[in-house]
Amino acid sequence: MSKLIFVTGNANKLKEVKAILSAGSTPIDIDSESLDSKYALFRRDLPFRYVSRILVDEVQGSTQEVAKAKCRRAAELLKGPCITEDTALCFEALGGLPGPYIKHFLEKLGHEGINNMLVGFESKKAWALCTFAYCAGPGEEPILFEGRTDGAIVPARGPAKFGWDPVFEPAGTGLTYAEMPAEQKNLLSHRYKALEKLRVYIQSL
Ligand SMILES: O=P(O)(O)OP(=O)(O)OP(=O)(O)OC[C@H]1O[C@@H](n2cnc3c(O)ncnc32)[C@H](O)[C@@H]1O
Ligand SMILES: [Mg+2]
Repeated sequence: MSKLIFVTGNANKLKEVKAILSAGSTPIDIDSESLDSKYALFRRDLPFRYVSRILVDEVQGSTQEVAKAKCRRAAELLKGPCITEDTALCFEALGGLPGPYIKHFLEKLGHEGINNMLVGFESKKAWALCTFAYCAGPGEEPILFEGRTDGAIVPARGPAKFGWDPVFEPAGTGLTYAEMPAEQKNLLSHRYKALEKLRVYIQSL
């Protein structure tokens, strides 16, 4: 495989994926120029953010079902192999919700509202779940690679640069994702754990 095409509308995800995959004992070289132009091209011609939103609205399923549907659709649009990623934030007190729908909750409620969702519940436990999907091409069944990091929902701390980073504190760290240096987050995050599995698979192709 010469190029790894990661289809996303989220620039922060792209940044972390590049940083994680290019590090480690078996780095995967990403041709960042072609990745960026593919990304830009794709964004311009077919706004994936929009596509993925339609899929999330229509596919009312588990994280796995949402992730597979998005990757299948992306492979059809690209007419070739691709990788997509879905991130869910799951609250223990809510039986795993909002899960794959966290994006909509975050947009409507903000960090404070996310905390308020758990007022009245004793457990503030939560886990971040990252699901990468690899689809070999149109009509192919996507393969999933999951990573999970456990922690708790806390009042926002740290710079609000990426999604719900300020309100998620991974267990045993005492820091929110937002308070950590990128290198620390990228060695314990849900995304890192999923990418370590994807890395092995890609290198076996
Ligand atoms: O185009 P795609 O890849 O779908 O990008 P997206 O931004 O729509 O992403 P998701 O559908 O996976 O929705 C996940 C939500 O969680 C946020 N998010 C994802 N990873 C995160 C991380 O590591 N830290 C904080 N917020 C994150 C992200 O900004 C979204 O609001
Ligand atoms: Mg999305």
